[in-house]
Amino acid sequence: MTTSNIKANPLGAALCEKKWARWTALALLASAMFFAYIFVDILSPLQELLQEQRGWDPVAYGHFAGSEPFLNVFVFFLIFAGIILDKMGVRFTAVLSGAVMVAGGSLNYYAVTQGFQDSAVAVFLTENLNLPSAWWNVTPFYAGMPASAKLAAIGFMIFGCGAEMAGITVSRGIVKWFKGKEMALAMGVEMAIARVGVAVVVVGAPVIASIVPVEVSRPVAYAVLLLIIGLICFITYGFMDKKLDSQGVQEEKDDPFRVRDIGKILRLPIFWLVALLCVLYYSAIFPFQKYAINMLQCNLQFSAKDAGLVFFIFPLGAAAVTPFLGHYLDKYGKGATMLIFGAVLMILCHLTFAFIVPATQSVIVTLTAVVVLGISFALVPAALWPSVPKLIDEKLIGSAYALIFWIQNIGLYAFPMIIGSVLVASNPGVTDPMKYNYTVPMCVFASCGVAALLLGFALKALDAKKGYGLEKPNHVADDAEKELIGAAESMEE
Ligand SMILES: C[C@H](NC(=O)[C@@H](N)CCCCN)C(=O)O
Repeated sequence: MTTSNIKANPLGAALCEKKWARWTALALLASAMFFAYIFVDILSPLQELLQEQRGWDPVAYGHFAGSEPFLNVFVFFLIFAGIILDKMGVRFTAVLSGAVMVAGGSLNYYAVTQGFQDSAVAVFLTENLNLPSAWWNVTPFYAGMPASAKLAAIGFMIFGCGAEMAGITVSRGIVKWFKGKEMALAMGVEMAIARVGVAVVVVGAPVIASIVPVEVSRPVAYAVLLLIIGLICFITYGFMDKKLDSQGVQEEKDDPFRVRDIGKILRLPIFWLVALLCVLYYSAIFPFQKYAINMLQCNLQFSAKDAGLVFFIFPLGAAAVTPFLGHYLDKYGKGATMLIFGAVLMILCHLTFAFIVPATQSVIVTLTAVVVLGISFALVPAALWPSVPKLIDEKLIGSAYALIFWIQNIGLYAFPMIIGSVLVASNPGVTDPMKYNYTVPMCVFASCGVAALLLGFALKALDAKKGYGLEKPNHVADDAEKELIGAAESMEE
């Protein structure tokens, strides 16, 4: 994500001035992200089937689920992705990220097929990558991990590089086409479409897997197909982007990512408040998504299909509300308050899943908590991402986003594994995937919410002291910017 400006087109109305053209560009970019988010969670509703057909216990599943950010975090791929984006621009990076997602996704698919189970690669992986469960072993691999989970993790970490690269590229693409127009709305719509991807998965994956003969790899095959369509969307977008460049509307490339920028940003207390709030909040959302279906199955004794139907409302609710909250933030502000409110709602929901749902087994209570969690997941992202430019010097904003994403990825990496291990430790002797008690893992998620809430209060206090304008509407900044542009233009005249 950047705030790069667009140079004016001296040759008349550029493509981005035409509403249909910029919304078509958004549709192409958002479609590719939609397919990426589908792939991210394609195996989440199939935990039970993975255990039955491929022998993945919660620890294996947790290590697989946590592998996606591994290269981004430990090989600093996200930082490299930022540099590639800065140097090569949106068009190239979009196609590259699409291709990386297809490559990683295909490997992940092969790993969960029946064909892989009987292959020489499976024998090789069973004998290798058996790393001890020691503190220094930060990889997703451990002794006794099923070979299919090891290869799936390798594929998923390659996919993760493409997905995060696509994330920052799409944001920059939106800036390129929408700066000075409906940019906040466009970002809200893009995020909303991504959430619909998750909704499609939780309902669609169990249905596709359960077509006779029941097969866990089938939904993954469909998801890879969608990734290929996503790559085609990125390539098609490339033609529009090239046309825009040829009209003289080129991205003003950000200052490239510089190591000394890291020092400047890391010295800012406000950066740490935002980054830690982000990692804590998202660690209790994305990793939760990976366990939510199984948690609902265990608590309500539902099939994966029925649990998917209940959980479906979570991303769908978030999708419905996010653009409106983005618009609200633009118009009325209250960014810090929205973050606090979002954290409170998340704590309440996770505590409900921890204690009230298992005790009552009430579908109504569960549905209510799922809806409220969806509202929380609209409040925090809608307030968080547009607030960053208010806190960080504009010249450092690209680097700041890359660093926030990187810190966030540490949590997204660690939490699925932590939760998998906590689940096993709090359910000694349980091997039936329908019999897990999720109270302790849900309390872990709730405590992330409590920490995020405290950071939200600290952020609001620091904002009041230093006047970053977190509670102010975005259009105030836009108007000020317009005034500055107007003044600069009259000076030029
Ligand atoms: C915009 C934001 N996206 C992210 O935070 C990504 N870094 C995480 C994507 C997780 C799946 N790989 C969001 O979706 O709110």
